[in-house]
Amino acid sequence: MTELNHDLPDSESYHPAASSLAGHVDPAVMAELLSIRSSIDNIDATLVYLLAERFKATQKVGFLKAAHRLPAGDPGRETAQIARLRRLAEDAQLDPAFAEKFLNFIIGEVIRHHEAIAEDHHNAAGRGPGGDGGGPASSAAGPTTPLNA
Ligand SMILES: C=C(O[C@@H]1C=C(C(=O)O)C=C[C@H]1O)C(=O)O
Repeated sequence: MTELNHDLPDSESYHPAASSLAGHVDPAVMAELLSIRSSIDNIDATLVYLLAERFKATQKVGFLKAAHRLPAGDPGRETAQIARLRRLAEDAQLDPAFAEKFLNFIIGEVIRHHEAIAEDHHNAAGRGPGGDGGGPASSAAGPTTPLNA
């Protein structure tokens, strides 16, 4: 039998009207605030799903890179992405410096994931039957990466 922890908040115990302002603000102002916050809640939920999809895609890239011993980061790609996002941000009246910081934050996390995937992959390859042992035989097919890291 699984015990539920009723102390932890989850999506079912979310209170959209939770606020430190409750009781301190004119009810009409509070109603308007809550109405705008319901849009913010929808946007935040969308961001979570979008980020989850992005990390699913970058995880696939991580497996591909690990399998072919490619480096985790790709600075050339990142430079192009940042320039593009800065332009998009300007068009959307979003601060381009914020867009760049946000993308760099996400990419930093992705690179950490890729390094962890590569480490797992290479450790697994060095163990058991079929593992390449990481030795010279593994490069018999020739270099597959600029770094062969
Ligand atoms: C996802 C990749 O790996 C890294 C992460 C990137 C990203 O999160 O967009 C972009 C380039 C790489 O530094 C990739 O190479 O495409």
